[in-house]
Amino acid sequence: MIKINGIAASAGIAIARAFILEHSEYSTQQRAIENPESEITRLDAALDQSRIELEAIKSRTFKELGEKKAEIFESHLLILNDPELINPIKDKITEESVNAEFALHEIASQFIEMFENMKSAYLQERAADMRDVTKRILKHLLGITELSLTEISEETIVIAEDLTPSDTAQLNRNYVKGFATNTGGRTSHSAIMARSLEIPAVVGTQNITTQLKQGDIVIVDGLQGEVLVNPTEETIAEYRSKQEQHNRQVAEWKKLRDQNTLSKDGMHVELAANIGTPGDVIGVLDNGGEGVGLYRTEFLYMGRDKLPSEEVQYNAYKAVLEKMEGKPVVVRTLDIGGDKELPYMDLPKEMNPFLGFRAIRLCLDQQDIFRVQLRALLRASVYGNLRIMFPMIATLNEFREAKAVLLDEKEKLQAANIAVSEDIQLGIMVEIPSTAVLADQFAKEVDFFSIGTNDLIQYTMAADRMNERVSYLYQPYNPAILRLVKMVIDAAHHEGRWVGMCGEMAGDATAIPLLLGLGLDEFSMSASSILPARSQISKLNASEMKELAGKALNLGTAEEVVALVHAIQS
Ligand SMILES: C=C(OP(=O)(O)O)C(=O)O
Ligand SMILES: [Mg+2]
Repeated sequence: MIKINGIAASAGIAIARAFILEHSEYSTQQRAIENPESEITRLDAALDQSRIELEAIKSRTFKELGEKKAEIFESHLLILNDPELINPIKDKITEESVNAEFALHEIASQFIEMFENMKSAYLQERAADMRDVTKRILKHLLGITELSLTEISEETIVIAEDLTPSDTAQLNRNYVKGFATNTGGRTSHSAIMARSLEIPAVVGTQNITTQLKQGDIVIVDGLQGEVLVNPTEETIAEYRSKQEQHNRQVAEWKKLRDQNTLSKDGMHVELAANIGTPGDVIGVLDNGGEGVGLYRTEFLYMGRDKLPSEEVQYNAYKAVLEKMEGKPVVVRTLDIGGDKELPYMDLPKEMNPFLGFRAIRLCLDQQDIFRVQLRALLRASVYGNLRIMFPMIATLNEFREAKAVLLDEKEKLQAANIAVSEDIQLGIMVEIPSTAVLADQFAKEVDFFSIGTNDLIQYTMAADRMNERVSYLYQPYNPAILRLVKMVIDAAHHEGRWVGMCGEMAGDATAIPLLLGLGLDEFSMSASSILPARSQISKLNASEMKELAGKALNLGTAEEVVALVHAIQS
C-alpha cells in the first residue's frame, strides 16, 4: 500500500478502482493552407459542435446542480460566440493562410495572457474559462474523441493532472465516487465543484497520476487529504467504517444548513465565515453561513507587483456583498505586516515584525494607501450589508483617527454625489491585550468587537504564533485568555454592542461550549466548520455553558479547562 498526501479539498471518504483520465495531445502546430475558406468552414463546424456540447452540459448542470453552477457554461457559450475572439481568428486564417488550430491558439493565448496579467480574481477566472473553451474547440478541430467522463459506468475514483470545470460537471455522481489530482488547491475550480457535488476529493498531490495504475484500488480520504493505493482488506474495512460514520454525520449536519443557530435552550448565536477572496463566498453559502465575519483583504494586496487600484478593490468588495445578498459582511481593512509581507512596499526589515509597523499603524501613517481602500469600501457599501473593521487597534486614539479618515472619505464621496450606505457598522479587532483590558472604554465608541484570538493569544502569552519551539505556550484555553474574552464580551454587552470572534478558536469544538457560556454573539470560522459547529451548539444548553465557563474562569491552567470541557462532552 502507498500513501499519497495532498490537500483535503472536499470532505468524505471514497473507495473504488482508479480511472486515470488521460488527456490527448492537442497539437496546434502551424501549417500553411491553400484554401482559407475551407479552413474557416472547418472552424465554424468545430464551433457548432462545441456549442451543442456546451448547451447539453449546461442543461445537465442546471438540472443536477442548479442555476448558479450552470452559469459557468453560460459564460463559456458567451466566449464561444464572442466576435472579438472569433473574428480575429478568422482574419488570421485568411490574412496569413494558416490552419485554424494555430490561429485559434495564437489569438486565444493573447486573451488568456491579457486576463492573467490583470490579476483580479474575476479576470483570472475568465482566463481559465477561455482556456477551457479553446480546448473544447481544438478537440473538435482535431477530431479527438477522448474517453469521456460521462461514459464511466462503474464505480471509480478519477485520477487526473487536473480537472477543468467542464470535466467536473460531466462527472456522474452515481459512478464517480471521488477524485484526486496532481494540481490545484482548496479554492481551485475543481475543488469548489467537488464540494458542491459532495464528491470526496484530494487535490495538489503533485504526482498521483504517476503513482498508480488503471484499475488499482484507491481510498480517497477527503477529510485528511490522503490517498491510499492498493490498501489491505483490513485498511479497507477501517475506512468503510470511517465512511459510514462521516456519512451519518453529514446527513445530520445537512438538516441544519438553512436553520438558525440555536442552543438546546433556544439561545441564538450567529455562525459566520472567514474568507480571503470573493470566490470563497460559494463555500460560505453552501455551508449555511449566516454572514462573513472576517474578510481578510490582505490577499487582494498579495501576489501582485503593485498596490491594487480602487477599482480592483471596489469590484472585489461589491462581488462579496452582492453574493451574500444582504447578510452581514465584516471587511477588515489592510492587515499587512507580521508574517504577511508586501514585497513591492519595500518596508525596512524589523527585529520583531509582529510588534512592528503593521496593519492600522501602517495605514494611519501611509494614508494614501488606506484612503484608497476606504473609498472602495464606501462605494461598494450600497450593494449589501457592509461592516468595516480595523485590525490591530492598540489605543482608543488609533480607532478615533481611523474613524475620522473614514468619515472624511465618506463626506468627500457624498459631496461628489456618490452613493454611500448610511448603515455601515464600524468595529475593531480585539487582538492586543491593551484593547481587551480597556474594552469598556472602546465599547462606548465602536459598533462591535471581533476578537482575534490568533494574535490575542500570542501577545498575551508572549509566544510567537509561528514559532514551534514556544507553541506549548500558545494556549487558547488558558484561563487568562478566557478572562480577557469575558472582559470584552461583558464590556460590549454593557453598552449594547455585539461581540464576534474571528480567530481560529471560534471554530474549535473544545472552545465552543466555553464561548457560548461567556456570551459570544458571533462565531466566525472556516466555512467547513460551520455545520459541525451548528450541530454542536444545538446540543448544548447555554445556561449550563454559562456555569461551565464560570468554573473555567476560576481554574489555574489550560489543561484543567480542557479536562472540565471534555468531562461534559463525554
Ligand atoms: C483573525 C485574526 O487575524 P489574522 O489571523 O489574520 O492575524 C486573529 O489575529 O485572530
Ligand atoms: Mg490578527
